[in-house]
Amino acid sequence: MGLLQNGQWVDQWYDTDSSGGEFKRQDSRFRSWVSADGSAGPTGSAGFKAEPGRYHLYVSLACPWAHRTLIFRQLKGLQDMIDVTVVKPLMLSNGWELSDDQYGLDYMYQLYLKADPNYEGRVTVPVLWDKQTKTIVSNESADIIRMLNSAFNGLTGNDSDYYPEHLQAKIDPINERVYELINNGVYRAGFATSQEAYEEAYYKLFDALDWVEGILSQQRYLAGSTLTEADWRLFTTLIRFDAVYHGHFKANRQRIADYPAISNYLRELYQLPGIAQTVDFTHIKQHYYGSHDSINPTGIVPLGPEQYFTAPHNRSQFN
Ligand SMILES: N[C@@H](CCC(=O)N[C@@H](CS)C(=O)NCC(=O)O)C(=O)O
Repeated sequence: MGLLQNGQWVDQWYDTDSSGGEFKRQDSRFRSWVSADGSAGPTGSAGFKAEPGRYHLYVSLACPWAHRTLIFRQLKGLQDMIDVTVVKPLMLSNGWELSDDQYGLDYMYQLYLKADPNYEGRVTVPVLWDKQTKTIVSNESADIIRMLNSAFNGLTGNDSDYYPEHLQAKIDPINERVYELINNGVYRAGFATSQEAYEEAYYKLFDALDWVEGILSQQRYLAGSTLTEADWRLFTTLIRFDAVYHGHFKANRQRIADYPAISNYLRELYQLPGIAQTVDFTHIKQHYYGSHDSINPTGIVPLGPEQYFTAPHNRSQFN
């Protein structure tokens, strides 16, 4: 794992020394938007109009942030409009590796340099790539799912809305809390390099999961009776939890399977049309257990746990 500095790839693990052993995630740098008419979004530059076949997603099936974008591509019926390259499961000294049909690239960092030869920083997935101007529109999953939620509606006729205006004031604070304490919280536990930083992340993570369990014991989804982006953003962390975060990231007060409401909710989401095919436990387990040398030096990938996401759930009690 590494980053780009002065146009060169440098192999380097996260710097946690300067933050007392705490893992800090870098902000995404490409922040433009695809919109229905090509006008600018809330950030970045304009000119990215929703058009069939123009955009390409680079994802890792292991990565929870990239997983969000694959889910929205399914939910919004964009499979024929946006094609996908899946990177290899392991992220080692050259960062993400791929077999790229478009430009014959071997490494993800080459795509970043193609977009911006002066790009400095981490090379992350997902990436939404514009084949027309040969640049990265966005490498921020939270923005990409919002684009997919609405920008292509005129082309697909699919106007299902996972960020409806009347629920935004509810969704935003939930997202913030879930991001900080759960989505990124598992990484803060797993990538901590001091006992103190780990313990702080651990306690906050399980407090937040207890809070989620409380909500989901009263209502079907995080924002009420409507399934929204807040649920999908949580889903990609929950589905990985028992297989990797519980063991590999030491988030082991309890499993998701031990939370009655959350585990039923997780099964409901998993069983919705198109979702199960976005979940790949081979990539997920290989990536985490095989890429983080300092956490799991042998690289041995555990065989368990046995999981039953297709078992019945009880969530219809709420509607
Ligand atoms: N804020 C970004 C985060 C993406 C991210 O951190 N992806 C990880 C994989 S799960 C990555 O590519 N990491 C490479 C690195 O940090 O060098 C988003 O949500 O899109």
